[in-house]
Amino acid sequence: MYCIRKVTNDLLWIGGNDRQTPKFEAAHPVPRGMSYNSYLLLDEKTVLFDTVDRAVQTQFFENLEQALHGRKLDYVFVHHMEPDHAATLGDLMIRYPEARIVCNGKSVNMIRQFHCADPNHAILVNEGDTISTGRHTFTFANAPMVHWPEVMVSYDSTDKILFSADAFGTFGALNGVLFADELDFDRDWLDEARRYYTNIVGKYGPQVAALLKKAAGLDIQMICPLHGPVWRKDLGYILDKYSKWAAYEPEEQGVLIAFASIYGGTETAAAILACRLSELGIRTEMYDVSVTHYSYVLSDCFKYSHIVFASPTFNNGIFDPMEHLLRDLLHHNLQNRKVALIQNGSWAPASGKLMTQVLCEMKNMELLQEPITLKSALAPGQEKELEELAQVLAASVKGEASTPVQEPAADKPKGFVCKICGFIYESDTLPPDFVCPICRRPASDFEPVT
Ligand SMILES: Cc1cc2nc3c(=O)[nH]c(=O)nc-3n(C[C@H](O)[C@H](O)[C@H](O)COP(=O)(O)O)c2cc1C
Repeated sequence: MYCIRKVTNDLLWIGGNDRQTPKFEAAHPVPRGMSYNSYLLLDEKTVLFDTVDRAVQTQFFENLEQALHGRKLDYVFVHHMEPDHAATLGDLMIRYPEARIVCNGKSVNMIRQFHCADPNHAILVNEGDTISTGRHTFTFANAPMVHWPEVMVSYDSTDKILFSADAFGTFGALNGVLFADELDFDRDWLDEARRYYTNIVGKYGPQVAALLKKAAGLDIQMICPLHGPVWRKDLGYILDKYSKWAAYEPEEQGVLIAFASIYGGTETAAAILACRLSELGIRTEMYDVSVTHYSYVLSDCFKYSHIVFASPTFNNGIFDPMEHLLRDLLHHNLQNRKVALIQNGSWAPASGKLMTQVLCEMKNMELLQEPITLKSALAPGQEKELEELAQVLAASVKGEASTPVQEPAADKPKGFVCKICGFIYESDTLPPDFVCPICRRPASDFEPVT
């Protein structure tokens, strides 16, 4: 049986919700499920905006058939070839062979790779190209690395709708709700939207910023993402979140304590520090990184301005769950945070030095003081060190002067950023004949990284 919602008078949501698969892309737990959005426009021509994940294909094909109501499918706009949106494209091409796929050149290659098939009569579109479907006119813009290289978005200049691919998506199934204004997004959905953004797209802040710059030049009244609710009101709210996330700016002035502990010594120190911070009126969150999935901790590392990492030494290294978190933060480009460390070891504590080394590989991570060292457990009198650390953190959170003992961040990256797609060429000079490997724009479209 079909399950459809109306987006506008001639646009339908025909996607599906998966509430059974425990992990999105085999990595991220999705306890509230996942929506795979697909939209169908019933203009003079019919247009399908992306397909769906295999998990919801039965529902999707029933929806599509019902929504078309005997009409021919004219176009399929492929914004993103990742299989959570394009897994059913191969089946679609067999069921609706007359439909013309509209995509960019990179997507055609991926269609061949994923589906071992050449799309019949594909219409290749480039940046700024337009297609009219009758009442509606669509303009295409590339959004490379948001979060795959072939990603593009389309803008319906008639109804002022941005079809934004993965941008503005979120974890979580749509349980009857379609629009963000039908729910309390800030209270119930923001954390999952942040966890989706930071884990899936967080690495590509400059590319997201480039897309936001393009979007700023458009009159957008509605955003239709490929996951999560549609935005038709208060768009500034989600655009503001995105510009903060893309710039690696914290949303909350407060402290996140991420600790790992085998026997409890490090955990006790982390708990005492959290008490002192709370007494000083500092918003504090804490996670045991051995217990809480790293995707949640990573998300909160993007949220908070200050982070304390506390870990035992393990075989002369960092305890594995903490090492995994730190590497994950590095790979997701987390930057611009103020940090403190607690290390523990029963004979040769080394995790402090090793955690510092990982932080040194990240950009603009400011270590507020030398690591606190525990030898197995807090020694009598060491509560004082935690109290002092709480004061240093509190002063920094409140923006009071504090002198960093160390500046571990490497030099800021030198280079040139493509104004069109956000690609960064890391070098002191940019060759005059340089061409962007992502969007093929010339050197004149690059500007120095600031
Ligand atoms: C497998 C294993 C390897 C360890 N390796 C080291 C080490 O290389 N150096 C060290 O000083 N302590 C090492 N330790 C000891 C712990 O780091 C130490 O007991 C620490 O206090 C544990 O903190 P916790 O109470 O928060 O779990 C190791 C412990 C385990 C279980």
